[in-house]
Amino acid sequence: MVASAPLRIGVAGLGTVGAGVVKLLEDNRALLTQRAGRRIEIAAVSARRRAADRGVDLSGFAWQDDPLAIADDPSIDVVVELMGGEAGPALALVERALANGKSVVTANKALLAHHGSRLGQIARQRGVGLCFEASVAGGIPVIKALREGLVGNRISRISGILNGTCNYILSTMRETGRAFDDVLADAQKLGYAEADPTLDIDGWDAAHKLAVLAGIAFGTPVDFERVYVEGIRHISPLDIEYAEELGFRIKLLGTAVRTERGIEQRVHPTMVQATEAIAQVDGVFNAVVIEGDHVGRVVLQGRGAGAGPTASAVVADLVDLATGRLSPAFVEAAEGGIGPVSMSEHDGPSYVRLMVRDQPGVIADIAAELRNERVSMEAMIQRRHHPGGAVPVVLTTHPSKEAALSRALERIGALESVLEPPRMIRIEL
Ligand SMILES: NC(=O)C1=CN([C@@H]2O[C@H](COP(=O)(O)OP(=O)(O)OC[C@H]3O[C@@H](n4cnc5c(N)ncnc54)[C@H](O)[C@@H]3O)[C@@H](O)[C@H]2O)C=CC1
Ligand SMILES: N[C@@H](CC=O)C(=O)O
Ligand code: NA
Repeated sequence: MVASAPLRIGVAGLGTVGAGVVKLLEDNRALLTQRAGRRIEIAAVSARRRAADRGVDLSGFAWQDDPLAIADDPSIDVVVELMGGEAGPALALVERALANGKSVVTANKALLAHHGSRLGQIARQRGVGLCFEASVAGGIPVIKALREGLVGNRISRISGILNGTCNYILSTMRETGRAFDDVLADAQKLGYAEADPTLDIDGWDAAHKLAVLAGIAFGTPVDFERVYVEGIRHISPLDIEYAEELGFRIKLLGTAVRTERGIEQRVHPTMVQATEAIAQVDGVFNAVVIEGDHVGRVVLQGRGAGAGPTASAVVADLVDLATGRLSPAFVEAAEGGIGPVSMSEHDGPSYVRLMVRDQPGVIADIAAELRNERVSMEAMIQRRHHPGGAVPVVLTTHPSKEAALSRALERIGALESVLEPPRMIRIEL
């Protein structure tokens, strides 16, 4: 029997994920050769700094200062892009690799959210792979699940915890009472956060992932601009405490849902019932809930960030390429009439926290503004004699139109007795 030629790969980016991929390929070399039917061989690597201790031995690989040299090397079959960035060198590298007829594996959801549909089209035209299992929910094989395991279904909803850093921050704050910035610093040390962590905490990273998922689930163009995005920067220990008292947990959820009006795509902090399975998903873990017309509900859970889990997904794509399994990247097969819908049309219950002056008539004024917009209150908690004069008033609403609640909150915020801008967190029942 003639042994198959190795799959020669070039790895651009040797940070948390890049070093994790080198390590995994080394640790499980024999197993992977068996499973892929041939060796997966690192031919060249590239990063900003050559001299850095990454905990892996790079001495056997050619070094390239310029990552584009990897895309131009005719002996390399697959370019693995692990540098990050929504455009710039990462985009140039992927475009060059595809143009040169090489398959690409990337973990870069920012790049895919902005350029995924176009890059997917180039890959299809060139007959090569554009693989990105690592880009969404780290080690959870969610791209494969949607494309392969659930391909027979019309998907009605996909929702989940898509950012490990935010989930780590929210659950650690709840469990330990530690401050936001302190816990974020931990997440950075653990290699969970993006190079620019505002992408995590302001919800952009989850939005990038949601745009990718929605493109696959609904067969629509990847449309990051239409994702409504709100992050966790404003979640205070007080909100975490009230959530607990009301029987909820706060999670940053990304949700893409087919409504009568079209596809709603939104990322925002969400109160979920504490008894729901997703409420128990803590730390760096992600969870994705997919609803299909024949399968019903499928829940996938696992580590969403970090070297090992992300490398696991990158290597899964490499094994697919080594064995010739080539899933087309984004196949736009919209079923018609499912354009995006605006967040102002969202309809659901909410939690609202107000800081008010403790004086007669405040609650009546608040209730009047809600009534004027036909927003109906479900419950209210008011603490008395709060030190410092500002008293928190917390209420939950019955399902109401986003636009109506926003108008009411704007007027409530302008009341003389309301001392801070109202905080609103949507509830998912
Ligand atoms: N850290 C994680 O848990 C996960 C990260 N990702 C994605 O994987 C990619 C890499 O992330 P990390 O490894 O965390 O980043 P990192 O910041 O730890 O590493 C980035 C690497 O790319 C290199 N690099 C950056 N710009 C370059 C350039 N212009 N030329 C040459 N080399 C360059 C850096 O020198 C470094 O070696 C990003 O797209 C990120 O969004 C995806 C899933 C999980
Ligand atoms: N920064 C991201 C890394 C994985 O995609 C996260 O925290 O989830
Ligand atoms: Na994944």
